[in-house]
Amino acid sequence: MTLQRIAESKLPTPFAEFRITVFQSDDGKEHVVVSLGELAGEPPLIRIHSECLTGDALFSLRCDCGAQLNAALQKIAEDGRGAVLYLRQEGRGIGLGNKIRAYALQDKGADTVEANHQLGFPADAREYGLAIDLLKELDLCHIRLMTNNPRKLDALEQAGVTIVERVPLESGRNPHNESYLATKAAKLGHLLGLP
Ligand SMILES: Nc1nc2c(ncn2[C@@H]2O[C@H](COP(=O)(O)OP(=O)(O)OP(=O)(O)O)[C@@H](O)[C@H]2O)c(=O)[nH]1
Ligand SMILES: [Zn+2]
Repeated sequence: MTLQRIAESKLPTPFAEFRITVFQSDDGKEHVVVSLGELAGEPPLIRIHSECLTGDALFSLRCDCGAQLNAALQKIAEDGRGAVLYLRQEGRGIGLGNKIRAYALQDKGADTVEANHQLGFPADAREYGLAIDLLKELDLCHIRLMTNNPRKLDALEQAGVTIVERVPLESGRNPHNESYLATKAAKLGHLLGLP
């Protein structure tokens, strides 16, 4: 996968004035890096976030994505430096339409993993090559990663990225996503301190 840096500007937000950089991958998808301060030097706070239109932009309570994105930007602003790598891997890689199909199956009783399987997809169709390539583009090999996902940690470590610290990102739990989060912990191995 080659990534081309295609555009960059300031991005003022309620948290801080970030920089936004757009990278285009071979398949034409436009991935985003929202960064603050100088990333070189001491390992910076990094969030590798998979697109979730419903959670990130439409306030959906079915997942915790929007709250995690908010918390990540907030933590970076507090730290004074860091970046969110926003990857266009909607629906754990199956796309928006298929994610909504999976939601419909969940409305009929399937859990998030079973719904993906019923549609003929793996539980998680993402691969981390893109994240690894983007980290390389940004010259980031020692990072403090905001995540609860052990597969993400393993994939990056195996690719030679040193995670000097895992920063948990537990926010946005609500009655609508309780069983979704429980399934993530039980079947996908997410490190969540659930009650
Ligand atoms: N297929 C599918 N995708 C979902 C569902 N709910 C959320 N997503 C997608 O899941 C992705 C986020 O994955 P998560 O498992 O929440 O988080 P993660 O990136 O693996 O791990 P963290 O770093 O701990 O947040 C986004 O692309 C969402 O669109 C669902 O029920 N089905
Ligand atoms: Zn989501």
